[in-house]
Amino acid sequence: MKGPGHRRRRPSHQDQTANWVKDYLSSTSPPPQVPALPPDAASPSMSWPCRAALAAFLPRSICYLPAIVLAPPPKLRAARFSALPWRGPLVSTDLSLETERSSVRVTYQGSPGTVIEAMVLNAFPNCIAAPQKRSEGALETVQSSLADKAVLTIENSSIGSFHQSYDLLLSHNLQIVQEVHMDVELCLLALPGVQKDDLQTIFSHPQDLAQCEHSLSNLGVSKKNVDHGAAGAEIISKQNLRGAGVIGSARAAELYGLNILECNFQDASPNVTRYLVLARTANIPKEYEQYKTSIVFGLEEGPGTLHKALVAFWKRDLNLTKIESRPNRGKPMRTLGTEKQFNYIFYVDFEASVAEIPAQNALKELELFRPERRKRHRREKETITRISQDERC
Ligand SMILES: O=C(O)C(=O)C[C@]1(C(=O)O)C=C[C@@H](O)C=C1
Repeated sequence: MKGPGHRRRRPSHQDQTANWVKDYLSSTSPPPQVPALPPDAASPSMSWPCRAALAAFLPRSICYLPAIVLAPPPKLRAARFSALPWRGPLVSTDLSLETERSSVRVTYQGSPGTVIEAMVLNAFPNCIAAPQKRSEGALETVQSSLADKAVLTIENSSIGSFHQSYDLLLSHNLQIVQEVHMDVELCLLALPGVQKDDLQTIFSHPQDLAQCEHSLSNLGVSKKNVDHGAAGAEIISKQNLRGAGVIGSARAAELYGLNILECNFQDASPNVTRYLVLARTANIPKEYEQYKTSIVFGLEEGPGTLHKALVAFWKRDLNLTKIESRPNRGKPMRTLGTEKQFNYIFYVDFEASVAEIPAQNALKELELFRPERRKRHRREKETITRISQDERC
């Protein structure tokens, strides 16, 4: 999804000026002119029409900017956007992101022995881990200031997007501040003495089961969804289920007294899961670092509207890394003539900070920066809430 002449780092106006100073000092010739600012390469203005808070940038992580409730412009209906600095994906052996106070409280859907717990403890080695039964609970805990960060599982290299997490991103007023990639090794676990041939049912998180689809069909077993692998391990252990196995981490086997029947049981390797870290506030990354930005918008009906939206990035050489479409839950259907059609919102990630003028201009082209429209959007949301409450009465 790279535009023409894709660049990883474009020299900023400051860089150009620095070069000019260097050239001037090392030569006897008259100074050249400071390069003029092209419209899409100007120094960033920090007068943001958004609720962004400046904070320390965490190196070697991927950080999103504050999620902002945005406007529904005439052609492009925006919900909110966020941005993240991109320093390359992290792997499980390279996860130390902890640069804040050591008692940072990190919450996630999980329990001891889950894969996500391993990711959290690697990424935030000194954190207070606060597992929750559901991701919604984790987000609410951060929203209400009972925790500092929530972790959401967003995508896996084998099975794709975690749609529920995409939907959750819009349900809370939190900012995506980091992204972590972890190569996940899933194991087949069972009670001591149980062989593969004894297994009739396998418990796990639906996404873990999906990552082992092929291996499981070879075993000829039925699948049972539970909250996560560790929950399955606990059930098997407590209920002494000798006909059941679980897909989970080696740590879950250790915690619940199970044997590892097979390591690397997932169908594909590497099997990388992408996690997002959310907080109440986030940084505006500096310009021209390798950041990522995520936006989400809806489109009016018409030929080529998605194309036009994406061209705004292509024109500015902003590399798109991900597009995801989800049902527009506020208005899942729309009428076109006499026909009812599905109505979508689009999540787009691109490699740039919103502190960069090209990114700002691309977003302006999408008509995202209009405070009066933001207000209108909020009112619309309130109306929808009221209607559904009335309907329940
Ligand atoms: O089953 C577990 O242990 C989990 O933590 C579930 C979990 C996750 O990280 O959310 C684990 C890895 C998969 O890629 C998807 C789901």
